[in-house]
Amino acid sequence: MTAVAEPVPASITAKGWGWRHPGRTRWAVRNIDLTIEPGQRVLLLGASGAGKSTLLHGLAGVLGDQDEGEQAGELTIDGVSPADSRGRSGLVLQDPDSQLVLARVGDEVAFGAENLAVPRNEIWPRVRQSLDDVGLDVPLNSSTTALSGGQKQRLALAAVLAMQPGLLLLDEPTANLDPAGVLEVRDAVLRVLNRTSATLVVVEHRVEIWADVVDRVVVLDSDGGILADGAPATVLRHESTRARLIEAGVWVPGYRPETPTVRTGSGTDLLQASGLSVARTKRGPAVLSGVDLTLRRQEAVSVLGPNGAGKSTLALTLAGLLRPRGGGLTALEPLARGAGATPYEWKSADLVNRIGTVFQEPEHQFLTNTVREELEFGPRRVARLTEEEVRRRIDPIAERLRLTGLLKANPFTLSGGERRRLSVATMLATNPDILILDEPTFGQDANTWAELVTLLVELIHGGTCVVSVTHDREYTAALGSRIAAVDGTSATLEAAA
Ligand SMILES: Nc1ncnc2c1ncn2[C@@H]1O[C@H](COP(=O)(O)OP(=O)(O)OP(=O)(O)O)[C@@H](O)[C@H]1O
Ligand SMILES: Nc1ncnc2c1ncn2[C@@H]1O[C@H](COP(=O)(O)OP(=O)(O)OP(=O)(O)O)[C@@H](O)[C@H]1O
Repeated sequence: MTAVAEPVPASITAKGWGWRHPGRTRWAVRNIDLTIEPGQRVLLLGASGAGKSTLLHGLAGVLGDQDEGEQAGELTIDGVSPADSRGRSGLVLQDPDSQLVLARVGDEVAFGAENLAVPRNEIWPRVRQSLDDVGLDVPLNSSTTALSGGQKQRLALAAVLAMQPGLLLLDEPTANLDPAGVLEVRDAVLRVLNRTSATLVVVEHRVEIWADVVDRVVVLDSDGGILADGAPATVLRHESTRARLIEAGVWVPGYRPETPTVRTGSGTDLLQASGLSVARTKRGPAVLSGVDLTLRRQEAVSVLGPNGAGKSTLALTLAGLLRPRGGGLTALEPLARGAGATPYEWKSADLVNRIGTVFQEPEHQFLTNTVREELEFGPRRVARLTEEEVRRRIDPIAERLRLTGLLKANPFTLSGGERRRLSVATMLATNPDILILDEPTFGQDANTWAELVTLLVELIHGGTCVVSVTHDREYTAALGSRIAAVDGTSATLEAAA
């Protein structure tokens, strides 16, 4: 069994380090020279696909052997290879779903500490403290699979905090959280760091969350090497570096990318919810009831609200994927087109070009082995297009969402941001009347964010109704969205953002 991990801060050294994933000609990250002192708090930035997660995985010692990829240079933690110092670091993955392994919340948090042979009488107090720190207030015997996305993110963090690692590695730990949750979780991390003095490397696109509480910002260059490195004020506010960071897509505080002005119309009604109640499971409780909402052509609706309030459940019901618990959900004629008035009863072939959905976890949706096939799947299904027509439809979408260089890649090997863009791109390629997106801007850098918003504005102008579950207020405003505010009992419509 591994020895108990003492909460002693770890140091990091990289010398000309790089990693190339199997099956890729391009290095995910390379030419990294970096020394991080024990106890330093570092914010790691860079464009989507620049190699941030790869570096974190390298530090956590989970990249695998040479046959699982190619390494250049050297990477060490306290002078030892990361694989030999695994108990020293704790990694919270970008996608919390892939991190959670046990059925019950309490066991999940205890698991890592148990593996590190923490004495039994210490484990449960640590479990409670960690859950308390991250603000996850559910019974210890709750089912891990019945948590909402944001709740899972808190749980994954609590499980790592309970291990009291000397090096805390966080990959976009607040990306699924509501605004209050973002600060709560950040402060939880800080409390733990203050207690343990652990070293921190955190990856996050939304710079302002961490800029004031880290000692140092390191920006990876997509072409290899480090674009900028220094104190936050120097790196983020200095004119010369600012311009380079903006060009690289970093969300520099105070800078917002430009997107076209949206003209939402008072378009034709497509789908009408009246007194709708929604539930996640057949027998479980209704999550929301009394929802009145009409979706129309040429407009955007954003579903906002705290974690666990029922946003995804409402979205999946509107999408025809969950059976309404009660009340009415009626597809009107311009949408139904002979398929009947009840989306839940439609065949998937009817759904595909009427209501397209992008799930919160895009990988649950991938069906094929390459990015190209994934993009071609919908258009081929909807209409009998020739090879040439399919290509003409998907090539510009791939180009604009920066997927062109990845057309041959396996969807499951993409970076978090790339995966999300692919799942949105597949729906854009099918061009449904209603497009339902769960957290579409999650994990995007400023350039890919702006490209995504621009594409959606064009779709709205073309008549599509875009419904988004989101915590991203700028996105909501950029699409001129009407707001459906969800609070755990019902949804209330507010005026456009
Ligand atoms: N398991 C893998 N196999 C093959 N290629 C991979 C794998 N994981 C990542 N890559 C590729 O390596 C590059 C860097 O990915 P990485 O996840 O490190 O980027 P990132 O900076 O964290 O991006 P994001 O901000 O989008 O999460 C990407 O082009 C990605 O497609
Ligand atoms: N598969 C499931 N089985 C049972 N209950 C679930 C399931 N998924 C979610 N729930 C519960 O349903 C409620 C609503 O969850 P939902 O995912 O709709 O919330 P949300 O507002 O989208 O949250 P988030 O912002 O965290 O993604 C939560 O209380 C959650 O615990």
